[in-house]
Amino acid sequence: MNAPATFPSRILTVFGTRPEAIKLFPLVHALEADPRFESRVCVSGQHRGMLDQVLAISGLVPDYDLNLMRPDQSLDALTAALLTGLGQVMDVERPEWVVVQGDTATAMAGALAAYYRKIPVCHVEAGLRSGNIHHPWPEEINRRIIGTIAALHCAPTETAAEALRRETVDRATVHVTGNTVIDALHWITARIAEQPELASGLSELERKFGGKRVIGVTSHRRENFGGGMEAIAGAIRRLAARQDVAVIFPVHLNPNVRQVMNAELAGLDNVALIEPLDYPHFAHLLGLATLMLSDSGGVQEEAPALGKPVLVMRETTERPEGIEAGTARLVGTDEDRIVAEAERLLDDPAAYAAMARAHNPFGDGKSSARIVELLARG
Ligand SMILES: CC(=O)N[C@@H]1[C@@H](OP(=O)(O)OP(=O)(O)OC[C@H]2O[C@@H](n3ccc(=O)[nH]c3=O)[C@H](O)[C@@H]2O)O[C@H](CO)[C@@H](O)[C@@H]1O
Repeated sequence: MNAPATFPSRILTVFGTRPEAIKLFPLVHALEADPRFESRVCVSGQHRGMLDQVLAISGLVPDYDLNLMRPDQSLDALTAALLTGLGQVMDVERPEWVVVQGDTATAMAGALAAYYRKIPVCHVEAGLRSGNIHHPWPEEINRRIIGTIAALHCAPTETAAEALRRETVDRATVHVTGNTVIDALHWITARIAEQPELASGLSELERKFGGKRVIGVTSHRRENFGGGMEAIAGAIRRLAARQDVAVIFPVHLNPNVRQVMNAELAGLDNVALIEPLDYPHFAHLLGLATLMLSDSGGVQEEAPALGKPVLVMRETTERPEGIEAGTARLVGTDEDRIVAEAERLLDDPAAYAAMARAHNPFGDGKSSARIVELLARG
């Protein structure tokens, strides 16, 4: 590995979207609390509003905010702006490590800019692979690029670590740390217990839907734009025709999602199309829901930890652990299949019970502490 660390060691954590912020705030908290480190945070602002919600609730104040989100920005333009912007920050800060998470353009460009400066990269949530470079697009390639650059791979599970070893990544640099999303979920749950009003904004809907079983929905994957979104909307419409079901759907800001969902579902009695929830409210929704329908990566990790079945509306997943554990099921974006699988869970208590076992293949909530120790080793 690298030369032994001299302390304090400066760590630059780089992120730009809501999922990255959720999965990195516990690590930044741990770095800030540890005298061995000087923590610096740079946000790209790749997603603005939803990122800022997480910064606010977690109390993170970025040292740098590149504010790079532009309407209809191409991936080329975004990546070019990220590379130069993040590179400039690295030239000023000269960190000992750059930390990136997951598979966004921000994470990929952050890793590349660090590599150009010979700064070692720590990759959080390393080793996720769908095996298909077009699904998810462009994330599968982003994570593979980061995987070839990183000097420290923090794999959430043994499955992810094994994927890296198969790619001939130096075994000594691969560590199973668990997924920091579980740290985040524990943190937010404790905050809500102290301050219930942080998550009380759904109470009116809870009253309205009292006695019904709540299906929580999230959907935003690029591969589902178009026909996939229409099928998802059609399935929700059919499920919500049941009187014993209500749907709560925080709708992603992307117009490709909004237009379809508004056109298909607005005004239905049993469907609440609502604005994206902040993290405490989303954690509360996970608690309320009987089941989740989602194409989100994070939800596939969080729901099993809470014993909530997830029907994953995607063709492939890089998170097979929930599926292997039986708490998640890959249902694709065929309308009939989504309806059939959801109804099976609603109508067959044995099928529901088989999926609704709290199981946590993604970690024990101590992932950030493990990553901090790995960074301290240098
Ligand atoms: C291919 C793939 O799987 N890629 C993943 C995907 O991330 P994602 O699918 O996990 O993203 P979201 O669905 O936004 O959810 C993030 C979290 O936000 C919370 N949440 C949700 C709805 C809401 O109203 N309020 C909330 O607070 C909730 O806890 C959830 O876990 O894209 C990222 C960037 O490309 C990738 O880095 C990441 O690997």
